[in-house]
Parts: sequence; structure tokens; C-alpha cells
Amino acid sequence: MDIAAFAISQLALIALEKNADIVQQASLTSQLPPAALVRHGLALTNLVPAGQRTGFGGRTLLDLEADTAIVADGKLPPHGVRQGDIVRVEVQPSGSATRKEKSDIKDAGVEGVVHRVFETKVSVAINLSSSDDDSAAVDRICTAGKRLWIVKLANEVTFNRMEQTMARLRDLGTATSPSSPLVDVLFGKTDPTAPLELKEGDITWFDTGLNGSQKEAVRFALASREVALIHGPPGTGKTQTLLELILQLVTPTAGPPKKILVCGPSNISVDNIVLRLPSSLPIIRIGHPSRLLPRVLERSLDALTRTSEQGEIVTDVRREMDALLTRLNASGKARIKGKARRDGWTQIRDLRGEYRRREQKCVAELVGGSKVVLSTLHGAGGRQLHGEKFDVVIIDEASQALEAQCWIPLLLARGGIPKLVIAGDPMQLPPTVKSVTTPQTSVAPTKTPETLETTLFSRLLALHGGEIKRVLTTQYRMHERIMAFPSLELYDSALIAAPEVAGHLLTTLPYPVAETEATTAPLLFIDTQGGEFPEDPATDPATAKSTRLALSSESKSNRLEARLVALHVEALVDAGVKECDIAVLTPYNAQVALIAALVRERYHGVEVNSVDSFQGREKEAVVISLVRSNEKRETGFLKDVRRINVAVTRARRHLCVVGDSDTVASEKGFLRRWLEWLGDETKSGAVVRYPDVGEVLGGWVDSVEIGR
Ligand SMILES: Nc1ncnc2c1ncn2[C@@H]1O[C@H](COP(=O)(O)OP(=O)(O)OP(=O)(O)O)[C@@H](O)[C@H]1O
Repeated sequence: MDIAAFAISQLALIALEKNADIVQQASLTSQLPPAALVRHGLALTNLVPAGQRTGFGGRTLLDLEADTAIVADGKLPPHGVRQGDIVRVEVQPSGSATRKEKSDIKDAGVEGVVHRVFETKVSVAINLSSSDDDSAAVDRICTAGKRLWIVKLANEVTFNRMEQTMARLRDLGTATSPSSPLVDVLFGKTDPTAPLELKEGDITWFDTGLNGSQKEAVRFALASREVALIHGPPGTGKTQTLLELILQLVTPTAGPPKKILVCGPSNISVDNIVLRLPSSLPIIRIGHPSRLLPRVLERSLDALTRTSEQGEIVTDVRREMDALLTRLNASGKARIKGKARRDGWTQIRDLRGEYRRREQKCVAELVGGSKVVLSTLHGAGGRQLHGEKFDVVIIDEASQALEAQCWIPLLLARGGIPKLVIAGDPMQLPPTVKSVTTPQTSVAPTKTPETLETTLFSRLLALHGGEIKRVLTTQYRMHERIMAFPSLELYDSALIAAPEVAGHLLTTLPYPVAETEATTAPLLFIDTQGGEFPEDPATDPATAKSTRLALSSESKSNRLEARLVALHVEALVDAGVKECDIAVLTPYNAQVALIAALVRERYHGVEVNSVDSFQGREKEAVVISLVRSNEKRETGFLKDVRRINVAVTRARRHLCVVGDSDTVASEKGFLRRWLEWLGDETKSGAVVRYPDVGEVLGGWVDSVEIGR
């Protein structure tokens, strides 16, 4: 495949996606009033400044608290602003503000990242820009004596970094100098070099409990010269395998020790690895401290720049800045005014410059001296790693990453990275893409991808075939009956249930659960066929009166099915299953909202979530609401086999699927074959047909309300 042509096509696809993302967010923020934005989780209103501090990178941390003139208990109302969100802090416009006034307010606002969210306050790390003194801008907003609000912004930075990376790849493709052996293999210009010969005795295992397929995957990844793929179906211990690989690579048992960069598409995917690496291993987690798990912070660059020897001189400057900021923030009689105030801000700017110079030196020393560096794919493009050389890049959850993102760590240093190990499962959901492009049907080995949904993992598999991958085959999550069909359908029947999970049921949980028909069944399908549980009529987006209506109309719901789901949850809880061990999943956001309202009222601890958001997680009992039930037999979202696969492989001991078999099995596909498979008595899945549902689950279904 032509490298430049690939990069140019990616640039066009990224531009489309950026546009779709920004247009969606901008149309919401410009059209909806503040209260509606709060309801959509896009803003937080009625805040007042509560102080400023200096955080990592000399950033100003601005604390904003709920205005007690509006909320007497000082608690923030329910809101959707989360740690890590990119936001703008502005003076809150009045309801009667003109368009011009709103625009002036926007211009005077400051942008930043939500650092922490507490019950009563939100702390925002204000971005530094070289052209404007942000501290002074913050000062202006805070001293305006008006209420403030924060509005979420679309994350353009991520797109910009992918664009820069693809532009570099394009230049690499057109350059006369040769690209690196890894790049040549990744584009099929050459075949992978034959792996090193590693014998059984060459490796001393750190984790002796690894199963055969995990050990083989580690051996293969160590022996590969350019690229190795680790295919980990659900629950097969991908991360566990990568942990062993990391330890092997940094320890000189299987060759000279390597310097490695470990990445994942999300902060949580990286933090999960950090948390499981031995505390004795010197590692550095790069990333905005506001986005890291609290337990990871002590291994972050932020903390190490403070606690290491090199960090102490940096801390001195930070203290000086904080003392000055406190004086400048004083109010009342102590307030510094006039020239002294201007001089104070100039001094802050100078100190911040000094702080950054010292900090950069300290960061370079820390990163240079660390054998394992961990960051998100996006974070690898930050200045801390600029020009840094690594022997191996490891990418976890690679099937959820855009290929352009994967290239960020791969193009870090001149000459490139020699070796890449990626772990993922192309049978689960790809990264979310908002722009409408040609849907991925199959990945052609030599054709430039036509959608961002084509991941590096799938492309490499199509390009080089199974030779470059090893599959993990023992899974540690699902009862064998829950596992059996996905294994047959999507993993060539290769999956094996580990003995400790093969027969586990809700009744064998480490706390008492009564034996009922629901709790003793590992697999249950509640069939609503017959037209008694129709999906709710859709609102046509074209005729919806507001943006909000148009957005919610894109999602489907099914009120009666929601009730059935709630009743099944009740049956499980009544039998003794703990609420925190139950999840309700559905592909449609509108159904999530409906079920959440029904279930959470009584059972706060039951998680109700969309299938897409639950990827990578598990629960003891999972109830799935398929929603679709219509005369046209339309199945929409359910057509994507990867979505259904993710949904049905989240459950450990009990999986209950609720849906209309007439609709969901109307098309050839996973669900039709699953139902046929379930219907075969020898497979011992239970298909419960309404109105027989009542008998099977002890009569509880009698209370299902029919009609509206
Ligand atoms: N060899 C093993 N022996 C016993 N338990 C194991 C083994 N390997 C993994 N596990 C357990 O299986 C579970 C899943 O492991 P891990 O989180 O590494 O899987 P994963 O493939 O990354 O998960 P996911 O499917 O969610 O992406 C964990 O609880 C882990 O401790």
C-alpha cells in the first residue's frame, strides 16, 4: 500500500470526523439555553470563584463552587461535567443577553481542563497560551463580581495531533530516504522478518500462573522482529499477558533490556496497566494529572517532578509562585491594586517561564532514565516525549483505537520505532466514529481504508494473515454456556472456559442467593414476539421541533420491554443477588434513560448502561434489552455483530436477553443463529416465550402492564 496515499486519505477522513464532532457540539451549545445544556451534561451554571493555586506545568488551578445564594446546601446540582473534560469558564450570560453580549462574554472566557469534581466545587486547570496572560484573564473573570458557568468544548486537540501525525507520515511516504523496516512491514512493502528462535528454557516466567496460550503469545511477541498481534477474545487476560511481556522486555533474561512505551486509546486503559505493574518497577505515567486515576498519580510525571531530587528545585519556584498568587488573590483591604498589581502579574509570568524551563529539564531527565513509559496514544504526542527513542511500542485495546492515533507513538523519534506489539479483539466494537463514511464490510489488504473504523489491528491481519498473531484461548469470565455461542460463531470454537468459571452460577456467589428459575439459569432469552411489546414510535428528526428532540429521536426505546427488564432485575434482587453485581445493557441511549428511570428508583446499585460504554467490563448478572420490535422487522444497531458480541460477553454467571425474536431474527446474522442455537434443547439455553415467562420466573411477569 502506498504510504503517502494512505496518509492523505486518513487526513481527509479525519477532517470529516473533526467537522462532524465540532458541528454537533457547536450546534448544541449555540442553540440550547443554559438550563438545557446542563441537562445534556454540557454545562454547569451558577458558580462563584473559590480560589486559585498553581498546578503541574505552572498551570493555574481555578476552584469554582456552587453559589450559596442559589443552592443553600452549597452542593452542585446533578451535572455531566467530568474530570478531564475540556471546558471554557465564562461569566454566565443573563437570559436577556444579546448575541453581541454573549459573543463578548465568550471572548473573555478562559479555556482549561476539569481537574477535579467534588460535591461542592469543580477545579479547572487553565490552559497556558504564550500570547495571553491567562492568570490575568482569570483574574478579570473572578473579580467581575458575577456568576460564572463552565461549558464543555469539542476536543479539537486530539484531531490536530492526528492531523500532524498523518502529515508526517505523508512526508515520510514521499521522501527519497527509505522508511524504517517496521513502517515497511506495516504497509506491506516487505514481509515480517522470521522471528528469533526462543526455546522453552530461554524464558523464566514472572507470572507462573499464565496459561499456555498466554505464554505462547508472550514468547511470540518477544521473538517477533517488527510486529506481533495478540488477539484477546473477551476475558482471556490480554492485559495480564501484556504485563508479563513488559516485565520480560525490561529484564535482561530474554535478550538485552529494552526501553518501552506502553499506550492505550483511553486514560483508563493505560491506568489499568499501571495499577497492575509491580510497585518495584520504575515506570513513568505521562498524562494530564486531571485525567489520571488518583491511585496512579504517585507514579505520574507530575508527582515524580515534585518528589524526585531533580524536582526539588522546581518545587521552590512553585512555592514562590503560590505565595505571590495568594497575595494577588487577597480581597478587601489586603487587595493589591494599581501598579503593584500589574507588577505582580508580570512577576508571575516570569516565574512561570522559569518554572517551565526547570521543569522541562527535570522531565527530560526522568523520562530519559525510565525503562517503561506509559501514556495514551494521544499523550505520546506531547512535548515530554518529543524525540525520545524506544525499542518497543506496546498498544493495548488497539481495536478501539483509530489507526491515525496509533501512529502518534510510532513516529516519535527520527528513524521510527523498531518494534510494535498490539493487543486487541477485532470482533468487539471499533472506535466510535461520528462522520458518515462507507461502512466497513471487510478489510482489503492492499486498499486504502475508506472509513476510520478500519483499525490498524484489522488492517495488519488482512495484510499479513494469521502468521503475525497469537490468540488467547482460555477465558476467565463466562459460564461455559454463555461463552459457547460467541466462541462458535466468532472465535472458531477456540475458547475454553477456565475451570473456576466454567460452571459458576449466581447461586455459587460467595454470598447467599436463593435457587430460583432465574438464578439457576446461566442463559435465558425472554421472547416478546407476538407484537405485545412494540418499540416506541419514532419521532422523525426532520419534523422534530428542537435540536434536543432531534437528537433523542435518533435513539429507539421500548417502554414495555423496559418494564419486563425491570421485573427481571427485581426477580434477581429478590433472590438475593446484590445490586452491584447486576448490569442492564442496551444498544440504545433512549432505552438506557428509560430503564434507568424505572430501575434506579428502587435499586440504586444496579448499573444501567449502553453496550458501547460497557466494553471492557463485566458483571455477575447482565440483562440485555434489544428494544427492536416492529412490523417492518428493522433491526438497526443490532446488525453489528461486534456490538452484540460485546453485549453477550459481559456476563459472568447469568445472561438474560429480552427481545422480540420475530424482529431480531428476521435477518441472517448473529442473533438469528444464536436463537436457533438456543432453541436446540441439547445446548440447554432457555428460551422463554411471553406469556410463558410468568411460569418460568415464578409468576412475577403477571404484573407486566400491557398497553399504555
Ligand atoms: N492465567 C490466568 N489465571 C487466572 N486468572 C487469569 C489469568 N489470566 C487472566 N486472568 C484473570 O482474568 C481476568 C481478565 O483478565 P484481563 O483483565 O487481563 O483480561 P482482558 O483480556 O484485558 O480483559 P477484557 O476482555 O476486559 O479486555 C482478570 O480477573 C485476570 O486476573
